[in-house]
Amino acid sequence: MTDHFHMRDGALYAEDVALSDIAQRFGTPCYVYSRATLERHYRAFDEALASVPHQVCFAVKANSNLAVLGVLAKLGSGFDIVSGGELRRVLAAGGDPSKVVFSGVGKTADELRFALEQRVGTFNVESESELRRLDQLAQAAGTRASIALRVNPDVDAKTHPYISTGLKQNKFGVDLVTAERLYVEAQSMKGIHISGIASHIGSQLLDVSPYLDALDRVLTLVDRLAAKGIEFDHLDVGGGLGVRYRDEIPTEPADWAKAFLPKLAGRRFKIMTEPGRAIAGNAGVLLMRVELIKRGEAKHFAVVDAAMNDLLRPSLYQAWMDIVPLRENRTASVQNYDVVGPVCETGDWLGKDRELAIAEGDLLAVRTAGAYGFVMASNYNTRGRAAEVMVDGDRAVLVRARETFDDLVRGERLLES
Ligand SMILES: Cc1ncc(COP(=O)(O)O)c(C=O)c1O
Ligand SMILES: N[C@@H](CCCC[NH3+])C(=O)O
Repeated sequence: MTDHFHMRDGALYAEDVALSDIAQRFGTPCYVYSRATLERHYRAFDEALASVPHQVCFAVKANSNLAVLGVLAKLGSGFDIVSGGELRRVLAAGGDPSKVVFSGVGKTADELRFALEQRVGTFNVESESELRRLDQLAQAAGTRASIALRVNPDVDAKTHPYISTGLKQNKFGVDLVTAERLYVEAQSMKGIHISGIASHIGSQLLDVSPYLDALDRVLTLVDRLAAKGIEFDHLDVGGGLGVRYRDEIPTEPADWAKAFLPKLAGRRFKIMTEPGRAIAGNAGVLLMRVELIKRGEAKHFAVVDAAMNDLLRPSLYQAWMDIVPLRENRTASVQNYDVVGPVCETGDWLGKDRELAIAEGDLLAVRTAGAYGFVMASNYNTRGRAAEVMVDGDRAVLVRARETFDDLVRGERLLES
C-alpha cells in the first residue's frame, strides 16, 4: 500500500511538511507519522471487507501513541489489545471498548477484572486456565464475558521465527483438539458467552496461502462444533499482513479478502481482523542525524543519534529497513557504511553495508518505522525515548515529547544512608 511520504524539490516530505523542518523544530531522533497514510490503510481493510459484516481492530502493540489511536478511533476502528495498559490507552484515545478484542497468553486477574468492568467486546482466550479464570471473575462481577478461543492451527506462516505464532511449538492459542473440548465445556460456564473463534498465525506475512490453510483448519473445527450445537457470531482471522521494507511484494488487503471470503460463503459470521503493521508500518519514519563518520580499515561507520533503544527491529530480527537522506548531499561521495547508534552494544546497528552519500550533520530517515518502532523502544544507556510527531496535511504536531532525564529517573531514590 502506498504512503504519503514523497520527494518534493529534492527533499523528503510527509504529506505537505518537509521532514527536515520537523527535525529542526523537534530535534532528532524523532518518529514522524502521517495521518493520511494511517487513514488510507485503515480504509483499505474496511473496504476490503465491505461485502460482509466486519470489524477492523487495529493491533495496538504495533503503535500505541494516543494520537495514532485517536485518528483510527475517529474512523470507527476497533482495537486488538494485549494488556490492561493498552486498554487504558484505547479508552484515553476515545476508542469504543465494545469494539476491543483482548488477546494475550498471560492476562492477569487484575487485567481481566478491569476489562470486564470496561465491557470489553471480546476476550480472545488462549488457554484452559485463562478460560476458567475468566469464568470465575465474570461470575463474581455478575456478568458474562464474550469469548473466542484463539486456536493455534499449526500452520507454517513462513516468517521470521520470532514473529511466527501459529505453530504448535509457539506459546499462542490452544490446539484444535483442546479447543473443541473447551468450547463444549464453556457452554455450561455461567460467566462465559461463546461469541466467536479466532486465530492469528504470525506477522509480516506476504502471501495468503498460510491464511487459507489456517482458515480451512478453523472451519473444520467450526463444522464439528456446529454438529454439537455450538454456533459462532464472529470469526476473527487475526492480523499479520506484511509490508514492503525492501523489495517484498505483500498482498494488498483487497486481494487478501478476495482470497479468503469465498471460503466463508453461506456462513453468517461477522469477520474481525487485527492488522497492526499493515496499517502503521509505512505510516511512519524515524528521523536521525549523522553525528560522526568513522572510517576504519575494515568498515566505515556512520554513527547516528538514533540507536537500537529507539528502533530494535534490526538488532532483534536482523531486519532490513530502508535508510534514506532527507535531502541529497551533492558534495559527499557515495561510500559503504554501517549505520550504527551510540549504544554500547555490538548489535546496535540500524543498517549494514549501505551505499550513502552523506556527511556529518546530515539528516536521515529510516522508512517503514511506524509499526513496532517507538513501542519497542527502551531507555537503555539512559537514553530518553524519541519525540513523536504527527503530520496532518501541512500541520506537524508534537504528539509525544522527547523524554527528559527527569522522566527517566522518576520513581527512583537514593538510599538514605
Ligand atoms: C493476536 C495478534 N493480533 C494481531 C497482531 C498484529 O500483527 P501484525 O502487526 O503483523 O498485523 C499480532 C501480532 O503478531 C497478534 O499477536
Ligand atoms: N515486533 C515484531 C512483530 C511482533 C508481532 C506481534 N506478535 C516486529 O517488529 O516485526
